[in-house]
Amino acid sequence: MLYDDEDLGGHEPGQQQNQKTDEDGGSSESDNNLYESSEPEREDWQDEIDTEKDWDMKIVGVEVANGDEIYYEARWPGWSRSDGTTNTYHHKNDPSIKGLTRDWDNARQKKIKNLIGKVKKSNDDTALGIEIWPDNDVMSSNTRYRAQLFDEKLAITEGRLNRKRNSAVRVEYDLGEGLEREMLRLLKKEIGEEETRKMLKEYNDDEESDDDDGKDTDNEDGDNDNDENQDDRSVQRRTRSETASSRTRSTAPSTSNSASISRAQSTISSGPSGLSRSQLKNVSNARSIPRIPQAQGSVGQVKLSAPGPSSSLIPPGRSAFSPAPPSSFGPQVSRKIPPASPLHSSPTTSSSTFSTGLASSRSPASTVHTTPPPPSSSLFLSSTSHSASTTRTRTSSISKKPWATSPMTKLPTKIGSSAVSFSNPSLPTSSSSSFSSSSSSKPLSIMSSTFASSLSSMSTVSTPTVGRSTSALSFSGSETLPKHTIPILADSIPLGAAESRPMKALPHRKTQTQIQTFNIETTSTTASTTSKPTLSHNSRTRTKITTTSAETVRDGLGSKSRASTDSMNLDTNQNNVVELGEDDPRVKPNRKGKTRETRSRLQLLSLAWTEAAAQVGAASITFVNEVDEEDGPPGVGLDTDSREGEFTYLEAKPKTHLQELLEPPDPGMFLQCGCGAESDRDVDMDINDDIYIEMLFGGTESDLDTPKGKGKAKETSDSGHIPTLQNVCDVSSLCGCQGISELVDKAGNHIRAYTDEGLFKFTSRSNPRIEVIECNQYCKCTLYECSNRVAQRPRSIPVEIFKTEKNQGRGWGVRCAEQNVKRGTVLGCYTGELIHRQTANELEGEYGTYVFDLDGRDPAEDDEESDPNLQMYSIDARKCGNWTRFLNHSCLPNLAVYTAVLDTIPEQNIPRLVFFALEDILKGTEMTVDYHAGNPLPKKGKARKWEEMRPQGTSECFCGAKRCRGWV
Ligand SMILES: C[S@@+](CC[C@H](N)C(=O)[O-])C[C@H]1O[C@@H](n2cnc3c(N)ncnc32)[C@H](O)[C@@H]1O
Repeated sequence: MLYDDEDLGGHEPGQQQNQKTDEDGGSSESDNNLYESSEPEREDWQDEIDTEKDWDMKIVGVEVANGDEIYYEARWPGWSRSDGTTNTYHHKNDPSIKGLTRDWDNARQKKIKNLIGKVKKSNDDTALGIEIWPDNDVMSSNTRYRAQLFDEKLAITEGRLNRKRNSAVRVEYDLGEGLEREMLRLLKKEIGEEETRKMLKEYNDDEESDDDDGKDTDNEDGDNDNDENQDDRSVQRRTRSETASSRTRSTAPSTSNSASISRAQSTISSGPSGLSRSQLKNVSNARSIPRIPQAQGSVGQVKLSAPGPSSSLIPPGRSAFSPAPPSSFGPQVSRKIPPASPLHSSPTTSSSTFSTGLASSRSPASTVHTTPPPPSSSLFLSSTSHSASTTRTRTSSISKKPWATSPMTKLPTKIGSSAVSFSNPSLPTSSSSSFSSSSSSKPLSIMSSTFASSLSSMSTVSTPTVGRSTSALSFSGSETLPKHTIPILADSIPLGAAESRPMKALPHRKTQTQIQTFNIETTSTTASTTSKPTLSHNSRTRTKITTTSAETVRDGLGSKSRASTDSMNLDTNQNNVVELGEDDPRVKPNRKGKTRETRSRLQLLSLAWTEAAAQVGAASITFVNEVDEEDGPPGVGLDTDSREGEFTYLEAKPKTHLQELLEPPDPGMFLQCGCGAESDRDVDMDINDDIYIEMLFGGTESDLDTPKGKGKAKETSDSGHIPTLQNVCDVSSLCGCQGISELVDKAGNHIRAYTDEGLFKFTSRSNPRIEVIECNQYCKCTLYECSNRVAQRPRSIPVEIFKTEKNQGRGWGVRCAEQNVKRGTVLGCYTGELIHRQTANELEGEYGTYVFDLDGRDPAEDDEESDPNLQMYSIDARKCGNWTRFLNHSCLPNLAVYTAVLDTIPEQNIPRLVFFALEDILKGTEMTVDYHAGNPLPKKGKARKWEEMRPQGTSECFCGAKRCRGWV
């Protein structure tokens, strides 16, 4: 790069340098070939260009690659690559540039001589940035070249910044100026205002003189291309500026930031040392270290590192900084074809420029795009943090707290009680979640193994007090739990889809986002007087877990959210065994005093099932035994899915033995209503096309009151709604799905199965089993906006599975412990294994009580139109099922079932069995169903004694009904 006078005498500089190295250092040429250059990529675009056209071309620069390979850089005005670059690189022996380099070489030599003359006159070999480097220092020469290039470019960019030549440059540096301001602020803080002001002045003076030098040099050369070059620079800058801003948006470091930070760094380093930039260059050169000025003393703690030429981040031979346009004093020529074949992109190996004080960079723009400069650490961190926050919020909708990134950050805590926010980011997709708590007296952790791996950071603050301690903790992100937490629930029940999910795995175009927040309040009480963790036998922790579930379901055009909150108390002793508190109203004193295991299993079941329910957006499920020691229903495990024969929670995961039925029918076979669709009406409007279309395109209220066409319904009798694009499912005669429903009023008009509140309308005990055709995933309507989708929504009523009174012998039952249930409330679907009706019929006695027949359509009973080959099925909940399999029989039930076609086609005859409230049910009342509802007792006239009427073999069921038919 830098040569004395003799070096310029007609030799190629690169060759000369090598010769000198050989002589001085005694090393052979091959020894110096430290870099093996790879073959540059060849550009293949000649087919796309006009080979007949005269293309302007001029040599604008030269580079040395591999120490001795000379490449000329040519510019082709009027031609550019798709990335905006216009320059090509040609080996000096490339015939396509033969004869074109002479003028450029002459001009370059003249310029260099001028500069050297200046240096000699000023007797300061650093005045123009020209430094004589030892030739035999092969290893660090690249570092120096890059450092020099960096300084040269820095000077140019600083000059531009000061001159504010055009708005594009301003845009590019806006962010940099912000950083610069910040740097100044820090400087003032570190060294005081006065010192900072002095430093700035010195720096600006220095810079001005550099600028002036640059101008002089241009003028000396009489380079009348200067203005044109400046324009080109602006264009190029603007391009890069755009690139930079897009990177900023995507949180990648931007080129412009780096440039500005560099400048600020220079400012810092020159000030305290009292040296000018030129002097600093000397100092750093003398140390043979990269010449990026190093911040010193206390100022160094500012930690905004200059991007500098880092060999690990900048590819050999290229600066990470944007290439300044070439200094143009080369000849302008015309050539027939732009870069003649073979064309090379820029050399990829180490290179240097024959530049002087007014440096030119030869890196094509593509280099800039692919090699962003190293960012300022602070800027990068903040970008990353922002990105993480965005991601976390998006995936889990858990607001990111600033402290969540640091496991050591302390949280505010109150003595006596502490609020703990527990976010579970894995809920939407993972199979389980966890609860964890830690206090000064004893750590507690209940978690599932799958979630443990996704817990990110945990902040724990303990405030030890005598006899009472509080703890606060928070989770977010995705790291592992700290060692001191002890998992006591290794696995949880596997879960997946929604509570009322289809029995068949059908393709969904719905997307569901579930958000769940656990608020845990932990109060620790210990008899110990030390605040350290203790093994005190009297210590107890009570944790109140409030589970808030929220679900957003997007389906077609809309989305709907619902939320539910449940809470439970969880007590643990010092061994982390979960216990119900003695004062828990749900626990009655145990006669034998052995309560620990009983209670802990019940609690674990509660946690696991509630967690499972929450996963699908359903309300809590609690297991309670207030009557004896049984630790929960038999066969109910925590990881029941993996243990054959054990009871599996199926609200989320329907099982079937009939694998072939899992094949989903073709989507085209589904009824699909277009209700709510604003466009894209490619759906089958079925019998209501004419009315529907009229509605969509200018229909009026009176059109509805006096319906035309085949719908024939006066729908106001059904809902009173004026259909809109959003709620048109309210009008069953207009909804393509309900058009085939058998639900009609006395006048024969189609009517909806549900009220606007989502209550099932047909609650008369004398009603036969009703089939409802709900809208499905192929409809345009959405889950929560559609009034014809109720059974497919997650359960909103919390349920309690409790041990019934011993003398009644009904085992475990279900009650609504937390709230009253309104008549018509839809509670959930019966789940289990799908079996053929024939198989079900073979089950005898008690086994049969766990099997519900899917009485969608019975070919034996149906009219001539029904398919005689129609299969009949039943749901067997002996081995698996959901909470509904605990529903006991009563001859006077408060629940009943209807069938709903949700996710199958009616012809499959696999509807869902849906439980609803026949009457208002008071909180705490057991919910029951009539096992024989579909099979009324034969009427034998007026029996004198009910016992005579009851079918043989049936047992009295303690239902209290006068005419109890028994549960089996
Ligand atoms: C579907 S399960 C109900 C849940 C069952 N109680 C349990 O603990 O698993 C049906 C079984 O519950 C019992 N059961 C249901 N209703 C009953 C009633 N009214 N009287 C006595 N036992 C009943 C019978 O043992 C029957 O086989």
